[in-house]
Amino acid sequence: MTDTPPKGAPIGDPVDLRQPRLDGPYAGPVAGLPPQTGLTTDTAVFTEAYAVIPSSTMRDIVTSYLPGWTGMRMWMLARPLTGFAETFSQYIVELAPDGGSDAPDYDPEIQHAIFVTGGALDVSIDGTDHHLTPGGFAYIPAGTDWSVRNSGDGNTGFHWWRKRWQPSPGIEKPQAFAAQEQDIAPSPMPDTDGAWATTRFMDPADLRHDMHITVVTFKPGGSIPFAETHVMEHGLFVLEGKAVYRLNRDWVEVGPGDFMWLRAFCPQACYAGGPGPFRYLLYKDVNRHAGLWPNR
Ligand SMILES: NC(=O)N[C@H](N)C(=O)O
Repeated sequence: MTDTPPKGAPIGDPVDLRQPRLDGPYAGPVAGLPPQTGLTTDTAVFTEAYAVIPSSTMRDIVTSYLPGWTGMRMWMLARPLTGFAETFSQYIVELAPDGGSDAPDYDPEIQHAIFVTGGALDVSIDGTDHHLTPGGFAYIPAGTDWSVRNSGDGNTGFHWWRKRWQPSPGIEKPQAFAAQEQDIAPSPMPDTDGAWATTRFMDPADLRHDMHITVVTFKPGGSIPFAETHVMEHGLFVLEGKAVYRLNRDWVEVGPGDFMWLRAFCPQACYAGGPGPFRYLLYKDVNRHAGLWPNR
């Protein structure tokens, strides 16, 4: 006779991660259900060129867990789908106090980046410890030993990007680093009078990097004034503020906690609505020849 758990008994990790949402500019879905403003989209969209996953749809029912982690749940927002065209994965991870992993991934060809949206996270990379708070960023090169642990009293939320690092002759692997967004001066876009600025975690002149993670900030009324169209993909997560975003042929209203996945060539533009700044995390693949998966 097999033992079946009694009805209603917890199965697996008994930690209840459902907590009230975080406040402040990094507030998002990670620590609970997002605010319902009624102003931004509450409809998920999936097309040949893009997907929109609104914060209102990131609920308990669509979470996953990963082997090798404790006190953890995650929303898998993006991952390579077709096996040759897409470059990256992006997850929102939520950790209970003391939750984390000593072996977050198993694939030595994958590089990683982390951005903390709430709580406190200790990241150890090849024996060097970094303490990250909201706005904290860490880059973890492929083939590195690393671990993460929630070092706060409440839940911690962070974004996790994974991408196969693409070697190139004469180019070494990038080195690990950690930074806080608040310590980096944003670079204004030329001719925008400061209405559009980018905070860069990677140095654009450093060709060891084949992916860039940035925080893009628009003042109210700021815009991307033409339909940018390029082969590079994007993962785009709204940290703060409201905007209408052009995705291929459509205009979509977006707000805090909403995620947009843009395939290669998806035309894109936006208008920031105010009253505060519109800010988003942006992933982009850069600096390499095109090639077939796994990025040869
Ligand atoms: N949607 C964006 O913010 N795109 C950027 N301007 C970029 O591709 O760099």
